[in-house]
Amino acid sequence: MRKKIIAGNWKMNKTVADAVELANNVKLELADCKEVDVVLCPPFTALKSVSDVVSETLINVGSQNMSSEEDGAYTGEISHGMLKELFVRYVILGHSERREYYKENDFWVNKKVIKALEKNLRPILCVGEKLEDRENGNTEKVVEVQVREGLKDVPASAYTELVIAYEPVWAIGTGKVATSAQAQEVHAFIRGIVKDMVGAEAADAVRIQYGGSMKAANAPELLSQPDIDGGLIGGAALDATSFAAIVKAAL
Ligand SMILES: O=C[C@H](O)COP(=O)(O)O
Repeated sequence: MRKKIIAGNWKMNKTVADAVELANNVKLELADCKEVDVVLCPPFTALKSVSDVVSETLINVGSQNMSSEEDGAYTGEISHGMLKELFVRYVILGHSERREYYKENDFWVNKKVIKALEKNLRPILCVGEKLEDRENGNTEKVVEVQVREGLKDVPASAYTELVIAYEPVWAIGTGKVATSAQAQEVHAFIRGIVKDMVGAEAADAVRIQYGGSMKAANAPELLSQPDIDGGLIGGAALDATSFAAIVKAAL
Protein backbone atom coordinates (compact mmCIF):
# COMPACT_ATOMS: atom_id res chain seq x y z
CA MET A 1 0.00 0.00 0.00
CA ARG A 2 1.57 3.30 -1.08
CA LYS A 3 1.44 6.14 1.42
CA LYS A 4 -0.11 9.22 -0.14
CA ILE A 5 1.99 12.36 -0.47
CA ILE A 6 0.63 15.89 -0.69
CA ALA A 7 3.17 18.60 -1.47
CA GLY A 8 2.57 22.33 -1.63
CA ASN A 9 4.64 24.11 -4.26
CA TRP A 10 4.52 27.75 -3.24
CA LYS A 11 6.38 28.78 -6.41
CA MET A 12 7.64 32.40 -6.35
CA ASN A 13 5.23 33.48 -3.64
CA LYS A 14 5.60 34.48 0.02
CA THR A 15 8.15 36.67 1.73
CA VAL A 16 9.84 35.12 4.75
CA ALA A 17 7.24 36.66 7.07
CA ASP A 18 4.35 35.41 4.91
CA ALA A 19 5.93 31.97 4.62
CA VAL A 20 6.31 31.68 8.39
CA GLU A 21 2.67 32.64 8.84
CA LEU A 22 1.50 30.08 6.28
CA ALA A 23 3.74 27.35 7.71
CA ASN A 24 2.45 28.07 11.21
CA ASN A 25 -1.12 27.80 9.98
CA VAL A 26 -0.38 24.52 8.20
CA LYS A 27 1.30 23.28 11.38
CA LEU A 28 -1.83 24.01 13.42
CA GLU A 29 -3.80 21.69 11.12
CA LEU A 30 -1.28 19.01 10.16
CA ALA A 31 1.58 18.83 12.66
CA ASP A 32 0.86 15.22 13.64
CA CYS A 33 -0.37 13.87 10.31
CA LYS A 34 1.03 10.34 10.09
CA GLU A 35 -1.15 8.81 7.43
CA VAL A 36 -0.08 11.14 4.61
CA ASP A 37 3.37 12.57 3.82
CA VAL A 38 2.97 16.34 3.90
CA VAL A 39 5.63 18.48 2.20
CA LEU A 40 5.96 22.29 2.07
CA CYS A 41 8.09 23.71 -0.75
CA PRO A 42 8.63 27.43 -0.16
CA PRO A 43 11.03 29.59 -2.18
CA PHE A 44 14.72 29.12 -1.30
CA THR A 45 14.73 32.32 0.75
CA ALA A 46 12.14 30.95 3.18
CA LEU A 47 13.45 27.38 3.52
CA LYS A 48 15.26 27.97 6.78
CA SER A 49 12.37 29.77 8.43
CA VAL A 50 9.84 27.16 7.30
CA SER A 51 12.14 24.34 8.45
CA ASP A 52 12.35 26.00 11.86
CA VAL A 53 8.56 26.28 12.10
CA VAL A 54 7.94 22.60 11.30
CA SER A 55 11.02 21.16 13.02
CA GLU A 56 9.13 19.36 15.79
CA THR A 57 6.37 18.07 13.54
CA LEU A 58 5.87 15.35 10.91
CA ILE A 59 5.70 17.97 8.15
CA ASN A 60 8.54 17.78 5.59
CA VAL A 61 10.25 20.58 3.73
CA GLY A 62 11.09 20.50 0.03
CA SER A 63 12.82 22.84 -2.40
CA GLN A 64 11.62 23.84 -5.84
CA ASN A 65 14.89 23.09 -7.62
CA MET A 66 18.46 21.93 -6.97
CA SER A 67 21.74 22.14 -8.85
CA SER A 68 23.15 19.01 -10.42
CA GLU A 69 26.63 20.14 -9.35
CA GLU A 70 28.50 19.82 -6.07
CA ASP A 71 29.68 23.39 -5.46
CA GLY A 72 31.78 26.06 -7.12
CA ALA A 73 31.33 28.66 -9.84
CA TYR A 74 27.63 28.21 -10.68
CA THR A 75 26.12 31.65 -10.18
CA GLY A 76 22.57 31.56 -8.92
CA GLU A 77 22.51 27.83 -8.19
CA ILE A 78 21.82 26.03 -4.91
CA SER A 79 23.51 22.72 -4.06
CA HIS A 80 22.27 19.59 -2.32
CA GLY A 81 24.54 20.34 0.65
CA MET A 82 23.03 23.78 1.13
CA LEU A 83 19.55 22.29 1.06
CA LYS A 84 20.34 19.46 3.46
CA GLU A 85 21.79 21.97 5.90
CA LEU A 86 18.29 23.49 6.02
CA PHE A 87 16.64 20.09 6.62
CA VAL A 88 15.22 19.85 3.14
CA ARG A 89 14.05 16.29 2.39
CA TYR A 90 12.37 16.55 -1.05
CA VAL A 91 13.37 18.42 -4.23
CA ILE A 92 10.97 19.26 -7.04
CA LEU A 93 12.84 18.70 -10.33
CA GLY A 94 11.86 19.38 -13.92
CA HIS A 95 8.74 21.38 -13.15
CA SER A 96 7.12 22.48 -16.40
CA GLU A 97 7.69 26.13 -15.51
CA ARG A 98 11.43 25.45 -15.34
CA ARG A 99 11.32 23.47 -18.56
CA GLU A 100 9.33 26.20 -20.33
CA TYR A 101 10.84 29.45 -19.00
CA TYR A 102 14.39 28.34 -18.15
CA LYS A 103 14.84 25.76 -20.87
CA GLU A 104 15.68 22.89 -18.53
CA ASN A 105 15.79 19.70 -20.53
CA ASP A 106 15.62 16.01 -19.74
CA PHE A 107 19.41 15.69 -19.71
CA TRP A 108 19.80 18.21 -16.87
CA VAL A 109 16.72 17.03 -15.04
CA ASN A 110 18.15 13.50 -15.05
CA LYS A 111 21.50 14.72 -13.71
CA LYS A 112 19.65 16.44 -10.87
CA VAL A 113 17.55 13.34 -10.12
CA ILE A 114 20.68 11.18 -9.93
CA LYS A 115 22.49 13.70 -7.73
CA ALA A 116 19.52 14.07 -5.38
CA LEU A 117 19.22 10.30 -4.91
CA GLU A 118 22.96 9.93 -4.41
CA LYS A 119 22.72 12.51 -1.61
CA ASN A 120 19.63 11.01 0.05
CA LEU A 121 17.23 13.70 -1.08
CA ARG A 122 13.91 12.60 -2.51
CA PRO A 123 13.29 13.90 -6.03
CA ILE A 124 9.80 14.79 -7.18
CA LEU A 125 10.21 14.45 -10.94
CA CYS A 126 7.59 16.47 -12.83
CA VAL A 127 6.35 15.34 -16.23
CA GLY A 128 3.38 16.35 -18.34
CA GLU A 129 2.16 17.28 -21.77
CA LYS A 130 1.22 20.67 -23.16
CA LEU A 131 -2.22 21.38 -24.54
CA GLU A 132 -1.06 21.00 -28.14
CA ASP A 133 0.47 17.61 -27.32
CA ARG A 134 -2.83 16.41 -25.93
CA GLU A 135 -4.81 17.82 -28.84
CA ASN A 136 -2.43 16.14 -31.29
CA GLY A 137 -2.72 12.80 -29.52
CA ASN A 138 0.88 12.95 -28.31
CA THR A 139 0.32 12.82 -24.54
CA GLU A 140 1.77 9.35 -24.07
CA LYS A 141 4.71 9.98 -26.36
CA VAL A 142 5.72 13.19 -24.54
CA VAL A 143 5.24 11.75 -21.06
CA GLU A 144 7.10 8.55 -21.93
CA VAL A 145 10.19 10.46 -23.10
CA GLN A 146 10.19 12.62 -19.95
CA VAL A 147 9.87 9.57 -17.68
CA ARG A 148 12.47 7.43 -19.48
CA GLU A 149 14.99 10.26 -19.85
CA GLY A 150 14.35 11.80 -16.44
CA LEU A 151 14.83 8.46 -14.69
CA LYS A 152 17.62 7.11 -16.88
CA ASP A 153 20.16 5.08 -14.87
CA VAL A 154 18.07 5.23 -11.69
CA PRO A 155 18.27 1.79 -10.03
CA ALA A 156 15.09 -0.12 -9.18
CA SER A 157 15.90 0.16 -5.47
CA ALA A 158 15.55 3.98 -5.59
CA TYR A 159 11.91 3.99 -6.67
CA THR A 160 10.69 3.82 -3.09
CA GLU A 161 12.43 7.17 -2.52
CA LEU A 162 11.53 9.11 -5.60
CA VAL A 163 8.15 10.54 -6.56
CA ILE A 164 6.80 11.25 -10.03
CA ALA A 165 4.38 14.15 -10.46
CA TYR A 166 2.14 14.02 -13.50
CA GLU A 167 1.19 17.60 -14.27
CA PRO A 168 -0.60 18.26 -17.53
CA VAL A 169 0.70 21.72 -18.40
CA TRP A 170 -2.72 22.84 -19.63
CA ALA A 171 -4.15 22.22 -16.16
CA ILE A 172 -1.54 24.19 -14.18
CA GLY A 173 -2.91 27.38 -12.70
CA THR A 174 -5.71 27.43 -15.26
CA GLY A 175 -8.55 26.03 -13.20
CA LYS A 176 -8.89 23.32 -15.90
CA VAL A 177 -8.36 20.15 -13.96
CA ALA A 178 -7.84 16.84 -15.77
CA THR A 179 -10.80 14.57 -15.16
CA SER A 180 -10.07 11.76 -12.76
CA ALA A 181 -10.33 9.34 -15.70
CA GLN A 182 -7.85 11.34 -17.80
CA ALA A 183 -5.42 11.55 -14.91
CA GLN A 184 -5.78 7.89 -13.94
CA GLU A 185 -5.13 6.83 -17.52
CA VAL A 186 -1.80 8.69 -17.66
CA HIS A 187 -0.80 7.59 -14.15
CA ALA A 188 -1.38 3.93 -15.08
CA PHE A 189 0.60 4.52 -18.28
CA ILE A 190 3.51 5.98 -16.27
CA ARG A 191 3.46 3.02 -13.88
CA GLY A 192 3.62 0.75 -16.92
CA ILE A 193 6.70 2.57 -18.21
CA VAL A 194 8.39 2.18 -14.84
CA LYS A 195 7.55 -1.53 -14.89
CA ASP A 196 9.11 -1.84 -18.30
CA MET A 197 12.20 0.09 -17.17
CA VAL A 198 12.95 -1.49 -13.80
CA GLY A 199 10.36 -4.15 -13.00
CA ALA A 200 7.05 -4.73 -11.28
CA GLU A 201 8.21 -4.27 -7.71
CA ALA A 202 9.53 -0.75 -8.31
CA ALA A 203 6.48 0.13 -10.40
CA ASP A 204 4.23 -0.95 -7.59
CA ALA A 205 6.22 1.04 -5.03
CA VAL A 206 6.71 4.34 -6.84
CA ARG A 207 4.36 7.13 -5.85
CA ILE A 208 2.79 9.17 -8.64
CA GLN A 209 1.23 12.51 -7.72
CA TYR A 210 -1.22 14.49 -9.80
CA GLY A 211 -0.75 18.25 -10.17
CA GLY A 212 -2.81 20.87 -12.00
CA SER A 213 -5.59 22.87 -10.38
CA MET A 214 -6.08 20.31 -7.64
CA LYS A 215 -8.17 21.73 -4.83
CA ALA A 216 -10.36 20.62 -1.95
CA ALA A 217 -13.39 20.18 -4.21
CA ASN A 218 -11.80 17.87 -6.79
CA ALA A 219 -9.18 16.17 -4.58
CA PRO A 220 -11.40 13.35 -3.22
CA GLU A 221 -12.24 12.04 -6.67
CA LEU A 222 -8.72 12.37 -8.05
CA LEU A 223 -7.19 10.78 -4.96
CA SER A 224 -9.61 7.84 -5.08
CA GLN A 225 -8.10 6.64 -8.38
CA PRO A 226 -5.95 3.53 -8.00
CA ASP A 227 -2.77 5.01 -9.49
CA ILE A 228 -3.00 8.53 -8.04
CA ASP A 229 -0.88 8.59 -4.90
CA GLY A 230 -1.10 12.23 -3.96
CA GLY A 231 -0.96 15.75 -5.25
CA LEU A 232 1.51 18.50 -6.09
CA ILE A 233 -0.48 21.58 -5.26
CA GLY A 234 0.21 25.12 -6.47
CA GLY A 235 -2.43 27.81 -5.93
CA ALA A 236 -4.45 25.91 -3.33
CA ALA A 237 -1.31 25.39 -1.21
CA LEU A 238 -1.03 29.12 -0.56
CA ASP A 239 -3.88 28.93 1.92
CA ALA A 240 -3.52 26.64 4.94
CA THR A 241 -7.20 25.74 5.14
CA SER A 242 -7.50 24.69 1.51
CA PHE A 243 -4.17 22.82 1.64
CA ALA A 244 -5.19 20.99 4.81
CA ALA A 245 -8.53 20.06 3.21
CA ILE A 246 -6.64 18.39 0.34
CA VAL A 247 -4.44 16.49 2.79
CA LYS A 248 -7.56 15.36 4.65
CA ALA A 249 -9.04 14.13 1.37
CA ALA A 250 -5.99 11.87 1.07
CA LEU A 251 -6.57 10.18 4.46
O1 LIG B 1 3.52 22.44 -8.82
C1 LIG B 1 2.29 22.60 -8.82
C2 LIG B 1 1.57 22.65 -10.05
O2 LIG B 1 2.23 23.40 -11.02
C3 LIG B 1 0.10 22.89 -9.93
O3 LIG B 1 -0.20 24.25 -9.81
P1 LIG B 1 -1.74 24.68 -9.58
O4 LIG B 1 -2.26 23.83 -8.47
O5 LIG B 1 -1.69 26.14 -9.24
O6 LIG B 1 -2.43 24.39 -10.88
